[in-house]
Amino acid sequence: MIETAHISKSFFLTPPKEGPFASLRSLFSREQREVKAVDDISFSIEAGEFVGYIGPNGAGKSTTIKMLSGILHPSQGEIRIDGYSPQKDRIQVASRIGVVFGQRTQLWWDLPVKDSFEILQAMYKIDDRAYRRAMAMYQELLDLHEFLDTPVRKLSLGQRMRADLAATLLHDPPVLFLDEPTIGLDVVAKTRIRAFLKEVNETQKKTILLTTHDMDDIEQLCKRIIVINHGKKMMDTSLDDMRRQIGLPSLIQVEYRQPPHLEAELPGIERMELAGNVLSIHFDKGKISSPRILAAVANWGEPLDIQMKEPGIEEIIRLMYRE
Ligand SMILES: Nc1ncnc2c1ncn2[C@@H]1O[C@H](COP(=O)(O)OP(=O)(O)OP(=O)(O)O)[C@@H](O)[C@H]1O
Repeated sequence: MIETAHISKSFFLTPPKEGPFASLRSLFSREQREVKAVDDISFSIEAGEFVGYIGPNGAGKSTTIKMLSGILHPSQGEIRIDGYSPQKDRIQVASRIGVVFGQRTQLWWDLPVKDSFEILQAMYKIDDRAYRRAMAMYQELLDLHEFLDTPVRKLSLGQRMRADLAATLLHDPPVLFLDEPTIGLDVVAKTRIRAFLKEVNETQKKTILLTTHDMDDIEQLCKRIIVINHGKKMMDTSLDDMRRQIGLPSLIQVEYRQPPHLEAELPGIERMELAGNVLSIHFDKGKISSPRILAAVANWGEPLDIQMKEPGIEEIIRLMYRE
């Protein structure tokens, strides 16, 4: 369904000059520095897969998605979506893909959400019956009725994301590219978006490539992950395999009223650190559950505050490559 063969993308930047007339001299400088945003990446994704595309900031995720969706041309390599090139067969690819950039909306800022949908209906030439069917389905799945008449600029971030997802699915594309669709959302809004994405992947068999910095998105949605770093593909594996390699490290931090009386360590806890009244417990979710730890925590003293922290993508990648 999605094929990339040795794709690369370089950007050429003019290094800033120093001294008098620096900006003017930069403007006329022939000196250029190459940034290899994507460096010889190949993968193939089957119809119906839900793949996480992860990596630290600046790894090349957005650049890949922009090439897959035809916004950027690869400097090298070939891309095929259902056999078509996003750069050469723009019309065929546009009908087969939906793209969401979490940081940006594709809707018209000052228009009510419904008007944006109608413009998209005309742009994608969606017939009335198919449009009504899609609207009925997404209104129910995403509760759009709450804000269909509201201008996009007045929506909350969670509402805007629901509207963007519906907009991108109106023409019923089999492939979705989602670049950070949960960024900036609160827990409730994230849960809702995840449930929706799971539903469209399972029931409508949409093929989804998702970039995210949120490990919970990955854990709850993606069976397969592709990890990139510095523009290169580092790993293409199942989530289970990644779990086997690095475990699922988590951290609980407890602030006690008095220094706690720690008893023998529980199996599954990797290490505990006590700094004043604050206890940090590093553990592997696959070996011990958080409720078991919380039960023990309450026996060791009087907790004032408990915080649970999941590792970020950066931490996961560091753990993957530790010696
Ligand atoms: N238009 C551009 N011009 C110059 N350099 C760019 C451009 N777009 C991206 N880059 C550079 O390419 C590299 C990859 O950027 P990209 O946005 O693809 O990373 P990312 O993995 O999506 O990062 P993030 O998680 O921060 O969104 C970075 O070094 C970035 O600065």
